[in-house]
Amino acid sequence: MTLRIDGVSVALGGRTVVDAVDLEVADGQVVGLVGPNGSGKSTVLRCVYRALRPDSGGIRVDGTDLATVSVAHSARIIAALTQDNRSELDFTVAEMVALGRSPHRPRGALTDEDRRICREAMEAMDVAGLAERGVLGLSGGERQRVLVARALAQRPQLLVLDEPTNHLDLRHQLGLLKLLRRTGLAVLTVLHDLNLAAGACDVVAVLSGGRIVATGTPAEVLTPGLIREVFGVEATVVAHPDTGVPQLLYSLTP
Ligand SMILES: Nc1ncnc2c1ncn2[C@@H]1O[C@H](COP(=O)(O)OP(=O)(O)OP(=O)(O)O)[C@@H](O)[C@H]1O
Repeated sequence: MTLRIDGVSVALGGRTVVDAVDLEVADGQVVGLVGPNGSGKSTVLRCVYRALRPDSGGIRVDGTDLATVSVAHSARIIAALTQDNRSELDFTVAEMVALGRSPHRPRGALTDEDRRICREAMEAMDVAGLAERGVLGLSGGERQRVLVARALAQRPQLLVLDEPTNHLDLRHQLGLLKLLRRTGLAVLTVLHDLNLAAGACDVVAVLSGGRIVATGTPAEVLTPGLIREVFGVEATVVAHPDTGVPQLLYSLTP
């Protein structure tokens, strides 16, 4: 699936927080949205997973205006991991992941195929061993992995992820980002760690003050000048010795 965000603007609390954003995610592409706190990243994502309606501009999936697609259909094709994902209900992990199948089985019971898909998603996120645990008793990282498993169990065409590596230890951060590349899905993900973004994303888009200020490959975008201008931080950019991917070094010396 191809996602096109065309001139999307959003005002919240009387202020424009997303300003004429254009962004495209091609089929099989991982696109990282980065930028300082409050730059509008989550707001862009909320428009894509339809928690918010843009004030102007439009969003197209495979050329069709998302606003004209039924909510039931978009729930089948778009899976979202949001930042605001605390559950009040003590589902088991297996039940929580099975919720990912509900857009495909609105009333029916799970089929053997659904159970197989859920098991695969739990194994991919290393939570199969937690299947009978209640989600309220999980650690932050365990819960985050369960929620990614639920999104994978949805078998969407587009994955929209808001800081998916939040709370994850290093092994699980790297595992998740490698998995995203393997899914072959269109992926739009907010990431704060620019080094992870550089390694995991085909394209990085930088938001600053609600506007896209750079879009391109990690090597094109993640330059010392841009990091200084957007984040107010001095960074040295080196090429990873094995992959050539740009990696940022920071000095903590006062
Ligand atoms: N409901 C709201 N009412 C008023 N302002 C809002 C509302 N929701 C978000 N904002 C503001 O919109 C701006 C963009 O918020 P958003 O959550 O999209 O930023 P972000 O780039 O995802 O930030 P972070 O990196 O901190 O998660 C922020 O200044 C935020 O305070």
